[in-house]
Amino acid sequence: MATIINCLRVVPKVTNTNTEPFVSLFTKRASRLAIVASFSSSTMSYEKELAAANKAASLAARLCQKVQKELLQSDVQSKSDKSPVTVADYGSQALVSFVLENELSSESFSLVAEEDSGDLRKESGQETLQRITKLVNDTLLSDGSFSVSSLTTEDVLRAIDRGKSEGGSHGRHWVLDPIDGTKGFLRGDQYAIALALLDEGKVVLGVLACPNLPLVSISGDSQHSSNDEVGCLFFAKVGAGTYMQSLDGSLPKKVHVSTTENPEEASLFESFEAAHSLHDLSSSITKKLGVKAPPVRIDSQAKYGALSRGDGAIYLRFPHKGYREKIWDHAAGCIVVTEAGGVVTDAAGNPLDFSQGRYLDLDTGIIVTNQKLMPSLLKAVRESLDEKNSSL
Ligand SMILES: Nc1ncnc2c1ncn2[C@@H]1O[C@H](COP(=O)(O)O)[C@@H](OP(=O)(O)O)[C@H]1O
Ligand SMILES: [Mg+2]
Ligand SMILES: [Mg+2]
Ligand SMILES: [Mg+2]
Repeated sequence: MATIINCLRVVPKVTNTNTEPFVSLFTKRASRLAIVASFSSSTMSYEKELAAANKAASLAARLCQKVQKELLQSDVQSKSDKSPVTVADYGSQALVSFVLENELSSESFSLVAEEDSGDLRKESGQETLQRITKLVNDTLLSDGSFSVSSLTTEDVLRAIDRGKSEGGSHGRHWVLDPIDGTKGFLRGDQYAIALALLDEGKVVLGVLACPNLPLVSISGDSQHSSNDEVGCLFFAKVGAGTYMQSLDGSLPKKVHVSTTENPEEASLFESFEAAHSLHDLSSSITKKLGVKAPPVRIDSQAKYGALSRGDGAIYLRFPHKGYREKIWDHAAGCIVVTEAGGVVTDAAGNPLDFSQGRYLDLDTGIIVTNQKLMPSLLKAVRESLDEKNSSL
């Protein structure tokens, strides 16, 4: 902002005594500066929020990496919907909630997050709660920038339960998936810490920490080995593009989705878990489109991250009938891809609406690709869905 104010003080040097060109020159210059100022103010806002989000997600990634390396059987529980949750899911949520509130100290802090402390408040959850509290404190201590000496178990429960907000279309709401792809995390595969900020119902920033994602491309035809360096941090801010850096803190690099318009060159990302997405349906869609490569199946929003840097060109997600998508499974990924030049819609081609509370209200599935492939992809989706429905 300081540079802009200084610029506005510069008076144009005009030697001509005729005032008209002076006025028009000045007006032109002033309006140009006004455009710069308004662009800069829209892209410069959320700067502090983005820095806090990057710090929170990176610290949470550190906690998750530690747990994944030495996972104990007692670290894993089953939730009431039978899905898995681990000490790392809870620890990551407590840590992100604590760091955001600590860094931003605004009076209205709202967080929509996946986990809650219900099971940890039971007698049977006490040992797990102690372990989570130690993990959170050890991670905060390893960072060294927090003045608190240590969090109590009660502080940890409170931080987790900050995530109970219902979100909505007014004001600001943070959206967190503390570990997206818990099943991948348990297998030792891909997972992500996904954090986004909604402002008046729109996603304005998003961060994806992907501790196991190689820094180099994971596209089907690229050479990679188990020695590849892993750990990526993607971040995007509305109007400012998407960047990737290593979780160890390399310089951020701007990334862009694949620009291919040839489906034969495009490859597909989809869920590793067949229970999360209909693999047969995406295979029928990509066949219609003319995609040659076999699908790349990986867990979590690491798919959005990989797509944002052009590793593949398409992500399809068609859950089984009756499943309702949650906003934390897509908010961060969605802005990471759109700011990198991609498009994210439902099966009817509508943009995703994050303003309706904790769930996404959408038509059938989620489709992600670049601007050029979207029309033919949507056509293939429509045809395949019609065929599927008429065979029922
Ligand atoms: N039956 C189902 N259909 C679609 N998605 C499901 C599902 N059951 C769970 N999920 C969601 O799929 C997410 C993982 O996505 P992916 O398959 O791309 O790795 C899970 O996130 P969590 O691991 O955070 O619970 C969960 O929210
Ligand atoms: Mg889960
Ligand atoms: Mg998830
Ligand atoms: Mg999760």
